[in-house]
Amino acid sequence: QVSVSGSSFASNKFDVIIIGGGTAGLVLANRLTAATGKKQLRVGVIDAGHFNTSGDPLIDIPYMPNIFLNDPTASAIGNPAYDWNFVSVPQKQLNGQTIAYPRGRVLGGSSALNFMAWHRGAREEYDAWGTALGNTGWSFNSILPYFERAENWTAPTTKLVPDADFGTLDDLAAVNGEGGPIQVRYNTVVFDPETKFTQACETLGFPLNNNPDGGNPVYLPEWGIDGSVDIATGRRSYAAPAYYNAAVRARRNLVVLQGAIVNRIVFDKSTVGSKAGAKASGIEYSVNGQRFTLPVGNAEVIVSAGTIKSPQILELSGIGNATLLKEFKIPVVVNAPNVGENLQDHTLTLTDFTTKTGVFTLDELRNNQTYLEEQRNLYATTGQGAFTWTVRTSGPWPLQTFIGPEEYAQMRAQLDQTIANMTVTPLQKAQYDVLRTLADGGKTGFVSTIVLPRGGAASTPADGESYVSLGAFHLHEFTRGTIHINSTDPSAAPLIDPRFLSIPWDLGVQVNSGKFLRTLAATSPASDVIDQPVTPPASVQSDADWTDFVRSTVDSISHPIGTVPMASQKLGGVVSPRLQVYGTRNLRVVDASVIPLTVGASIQQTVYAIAERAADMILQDLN
Ligand SMILES: Cc1cc2nc3c(=O)[nH]c(=O)nc-3n(C[C@H](O)[C@H](O)[C@H](O)COP(=O)(O)OP(=O)(O)OC[C@H]3O[C@@H](n4cnc5c(N)ncnc54)[C@H](O)[C@@H]3O)c2cc1C
Repeated sequence: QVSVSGSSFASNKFDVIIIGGGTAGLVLANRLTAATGKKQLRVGVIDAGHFNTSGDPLIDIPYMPNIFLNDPTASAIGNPAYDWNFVSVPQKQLNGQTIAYPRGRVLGGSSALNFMAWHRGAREEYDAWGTALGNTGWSFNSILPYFERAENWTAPTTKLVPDADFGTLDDLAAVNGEGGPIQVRYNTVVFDPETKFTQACETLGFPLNNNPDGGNPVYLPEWGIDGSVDIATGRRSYAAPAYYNAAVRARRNLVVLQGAIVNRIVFDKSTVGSKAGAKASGIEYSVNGQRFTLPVGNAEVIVSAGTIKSPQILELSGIGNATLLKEFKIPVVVNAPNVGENLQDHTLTLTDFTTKTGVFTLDELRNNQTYLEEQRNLYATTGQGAFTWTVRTSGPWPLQTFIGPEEYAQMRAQLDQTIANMTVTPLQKAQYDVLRTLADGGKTGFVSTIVLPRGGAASTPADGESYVSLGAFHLHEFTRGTIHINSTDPSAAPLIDPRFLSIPWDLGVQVNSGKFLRTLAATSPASDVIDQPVTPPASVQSDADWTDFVRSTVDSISHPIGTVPMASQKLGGVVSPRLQVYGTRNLRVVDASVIPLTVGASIQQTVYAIAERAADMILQDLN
């Protein structure tokens, strides 16, 4: 059932109520309504956004819909009809700049807005969730079947490196899935800089990785990374059309309410503090300013509103730090001090270089009308070509590959001292022990590089010029940020304070990785295509220059996680390994906010896998 009103939705009796029909929320909606257990579950989903079932060019066209549509303003990101448009509080350690946090406000959530990079972290990163953070049963091996369940993987048909051996695809194929809802493929267009930078990795003495999806993603992958794009249509593949397709929309046991904001979860007062846990008894939501309450009855409630909104909904409902809740006169249901704490992200430094004359890049779409028309026509008729491009040349590097032993030792000593002088929570302590061990081991990626065969990432591209933009994202920051309510008004954005680079180690990693981008660009054969650095200019050389540049330009790559951490209660976890909110009896959180310690990869694949696994757990528990 698709079209329901706020009042008719409130008259339903559900077995499961999902708050947020985003990336994770729609996976749950699909799997829970498909399953035939003892009884068929009735599921209700509430989302603030909408879904155009016949498609939407702003979401569907993978690369630069504005150029394709010849409309400079055509973008889902930054557009309030698609994007919550969150912004951080001013960051004093970053010269007062704010950080933009786009988040999908449509069915499919942020999977409708993201850059479609599709990859996984390292085995040891997922294993740490179980071994160090008290999440029994969570490991790379236990999540691997769920990575596979979410995807329908198409093997690469183009080589990034001309002498790549196609025989090695067997290993990669063995850990990728067939028949899942998300269509995943590799670009069919290859630009020269993508090949040259991949080869530069070999020149530096590091092997190309022929199976980054098997638990060891370090260095650049031979085939590049894949992207969540449907190879048959050339359209983005994301949670809404994939998990909420026509067949799912026709299910009578699934009701989705669109355009509704959940204000809070109401609890049965008599159950608060009880041994069995507090019982969610109602969901209060608004549609066009009109309030409704959906009685929960015996249903299970699942919050899937994402890293920014899930902690806000919990706090408004009385689950959070009791001191903060009392400040806002919110009755305390569960004192959970880590709600809204533990914010982690991947920080990003971007640089631009001009290319040598004759190097062919995506900038041709701006500079060459004939190429643009040809590609527009190709995409419109076949769903192929430059408008399907997604990031392909990307991979994580251990710190020791670009920080010398002496500097590394100094940075580590300073890090130990910083931590010794901080008040760290038990959760942080456990995380910091993991991160220091992984960093010192020298086998886990701590910085990912990305190669964009086009300009405009760090500066405004000049007409007629062609560029390569290189980015470095810091995968394992020690800094922890926060997201908390600043008002009891559910429509007010929470205060987002990522505190990027507050810990000197994080600044050091980001500075060194920026410098490493220059090294990569100067390494043969990448140096064959690169002309001059533009941003930062060649005059930026010293550590002090780089520090200034990094501080004034550092950004988020939009991978915030961790604000409702899954961890043991002893460590201060908010949800259990079965994703149940401690101290409650019928409430779970399933989305990126539960990831307790981030992984060294873009995170959508991990979010899909967590939700796939959560669906299995919920079915086991309810049947
Ligand atoms: C610009 C951008 C680029 C990214 N690029 C990549 C990439 O290339 N590769 C990658 O792996 N990851 C990428 N990511 C990250 C990835 O997309 C997200 O981590 C993931 O989609 C988060 O899923 P989620 O289920 O936690 O939240 P979301 O998908 O954001 O879902 C939350 C849902 O809850 C709804 N909601 C929230 N609050 C309420 C409320 N009060 N009432 C009703 N509904 C509510 C929202 O409307 C939304 O639909 C990117 C993200 C962004 C924003």
